[in-house]
Amino acid sequence: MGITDMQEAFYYRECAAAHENSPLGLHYAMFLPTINKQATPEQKKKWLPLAENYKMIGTYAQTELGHGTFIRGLETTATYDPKTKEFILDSPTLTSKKYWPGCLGKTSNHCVVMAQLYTQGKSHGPHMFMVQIRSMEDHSVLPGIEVGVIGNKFGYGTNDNGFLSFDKLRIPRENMLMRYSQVGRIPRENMLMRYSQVSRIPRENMLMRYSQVHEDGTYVKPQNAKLAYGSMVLIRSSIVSDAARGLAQACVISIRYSAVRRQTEAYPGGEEPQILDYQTQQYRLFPLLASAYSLQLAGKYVFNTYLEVNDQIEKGNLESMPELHALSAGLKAFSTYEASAGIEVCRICCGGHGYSQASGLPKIYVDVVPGCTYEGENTVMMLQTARYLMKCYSRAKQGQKLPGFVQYIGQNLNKKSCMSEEVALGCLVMAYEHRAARLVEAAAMRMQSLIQGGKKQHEAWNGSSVQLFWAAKAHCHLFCVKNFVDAIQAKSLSSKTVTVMKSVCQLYGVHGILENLGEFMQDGFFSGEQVGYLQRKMLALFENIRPNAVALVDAFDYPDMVLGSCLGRYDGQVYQALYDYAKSAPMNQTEIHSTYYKHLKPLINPETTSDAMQFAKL
Ligand SMILES: CCCCCCCCCC/C=C\CCCCCC(=O)SCCNC(=O)CCNC(=O)[C@H](O)C(C)(C)COP(=O)(O)OP(=O)(O)OC[C@H]1O[C@@H](n2cnc3c(N)ncnc32)[C@H](O)[C@@H]1OP(=O)(O)O
Ligand SMILES: Cc1cc2nc3c(=O)[nH]c(=O)nc-3n(C[C@H](O)[C@H](O)[C@H](O)COP(=O)(O)OP(=O)(O)OC[C@H]3O[C@@H](n4cnc5c(N)ncnc54)[C@H](O)[C@@H]3O)c2cc1C
Repeated sequence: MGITDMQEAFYYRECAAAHENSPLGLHYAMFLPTINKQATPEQKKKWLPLAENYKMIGTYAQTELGHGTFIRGLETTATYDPKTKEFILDSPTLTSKKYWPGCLGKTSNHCVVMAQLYTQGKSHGPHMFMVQIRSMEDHSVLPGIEVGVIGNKFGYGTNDNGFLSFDKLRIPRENMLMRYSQVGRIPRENMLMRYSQVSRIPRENMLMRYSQVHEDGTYVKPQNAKLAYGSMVLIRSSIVSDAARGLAQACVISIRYSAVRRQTEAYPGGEEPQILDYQTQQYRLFPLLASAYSLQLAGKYVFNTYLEVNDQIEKGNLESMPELHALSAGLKAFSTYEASAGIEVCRICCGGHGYSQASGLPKIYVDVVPGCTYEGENTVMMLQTARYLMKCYSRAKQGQKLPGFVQYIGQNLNKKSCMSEEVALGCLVMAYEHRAARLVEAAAMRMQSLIQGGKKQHEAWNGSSVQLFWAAKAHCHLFCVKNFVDAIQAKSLSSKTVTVMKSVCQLYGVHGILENLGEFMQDGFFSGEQVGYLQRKMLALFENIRPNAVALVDAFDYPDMVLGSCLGRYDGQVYQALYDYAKSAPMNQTEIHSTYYKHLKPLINPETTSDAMQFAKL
């Protein structure tokens, strides 16, 4: 295709086969990026041409039967043998078998494997290794390897998610993925000096950047062990836009359909209105439309932040790693929760036809919803963000200045909302900042009181984790609202566009408060009167958005081919499309289905069962 930007390439492929989940998905999404980000220049020179030309087809094999979340608990081992200068990969237990990696069962002939590194009798934690699992000549499985598919799943039918285990498989030392550090592009000899405190070994064997294993098995620890988690941060930063895309497409389908569908006479003898004119339909769909816009903006922000921080990491500056991890982990969880729930509401808003594959909605749902699990289970990711917020809170209490998006933490909470009938965007942001700051403080206070009451750190953490989850969720929600408001206020949009988009942004903020009212009212921040302003504003915004609703989904510009929906067609010819879809169903290619003779006929006409038996023998 010649497209170099990996997100663009992903969306180009998505246009060709929307939500089909390609059997090469992991090759593009994780195998290639892992080589690019975690391999040495020599390893890249050796592997990238093969991988980019589909000689090597790979996946990212980390999760095991017994562990997915707890990476440090993974059981696959990679033990260094200094005599042969090889790593011995082994799956010592049933639960150590790799399980779930996409494109693993039948497609890939290589994978990058996360395994516990052992050298000189010591464990050094999870590291990445390049492993060939099938012959590049005839695709046969190589000795010492067991690999296969894990069977049917909730969705992802076109992806051969698989299992994989090793029986003391030997791989060359050069197959441990470690990229040279590029601290300011120091000259090679200095680079060696920077890390090699034991002996100088030929650069091509030098395993640098994050860590290295010398020929004699000496291990040099990395600048930060979490650098090995880099590929996950990349995908988390990308999933936000992917979740936004799924929700936006579901909004296109359900709102276009709601403009075509007419149902129930509005008054005796009156005509049946478009269902989009029902306030309840607007109440369910318009906030999701607003959320789709908000998540698209958030996705752009977090991916650009990933690119910036990753550029710094490449230069050896790891300062912003914790903030990127907290942002990408939290937004990945927040966006996939919102999008999955929203796509399901869009489906339900389409009535019976929403339940048909012809609507395109089930396919979008089963493609987006696993995003709540893969690349870091959502609750675990929210708690990682909460961990960062707790650190920020204690820094704020020590009077330290906080970076970027967490400056609201530790603010004075003895204030009331400025909300008026107008519902200014600034008052909305202030409300979300207050809610998040209050929940962060409440979680910190809870932790503190448990520790003061004698609980150990990990007991206090677990005993506060619900409040920690609430705080992280409120932090992500604030991010999305403020990012949306900043975009509206910064954008040099035409006045008409600003007016329309301001209503969409206001609805996103107002609806979010009304759906989480307890968290906003618990400390009296809002008065009952102010809640009334918000409720009236929400209903007024529905009326305001209604005339532009179809234009707002058209603006996402998804072609019919990508939507794959009889309900969301640009031309609105829904019923003809549904009828044509039904007529084309395989079961309609014969008037009487073959199962009639074997199963129905003996019931309906038992006297002619012999005919059925004859047919059954066919
Ligand atoms: C083509 C690309 C673009 C196109 C768009 C693509 C869209 C996507 C479409 C779908 C694509 C692919 C299909 C699906 C692919 C799915 C693939 C997978 O699922 S791969 C497997 C994913 N697995 C996970 O994510 C595991 C989750 N678990 C973890 O990350 C870790 O176990 C943990 C973070 C939960 C805990 O790690 P641990 O080592 O135990 O750390 P501690 O808790 O002890 O300490 C935390 C400490 O470390 C810092 N930390 C943790 N992780 C990171 C990180 N990644 N980066 C930086 N820092 C990190 C954390 O901040 C803490 O720091 P402290 O200072 O100590 O607080
Ligand atoms: C469609 C799909 C594709 C995938 N593709 C890949 C792939 O290509 N490569 C790969 O390596 N993996 C892949 N995975 C696996 C995926 O990364 C894991 O399923 C995911 O990391 C979650 O781990 P787990 O399944 O062990 O769940 P668990 O960690 O067992 O989670 C189960 C429950 O326990 C809770 N829990 C776990 N730990 C904690 C904690 N510390 N605190 C609070 N609650 C906790 C979770 O919140 C969750 O509710 C894929 C999974 C799916 C569904």
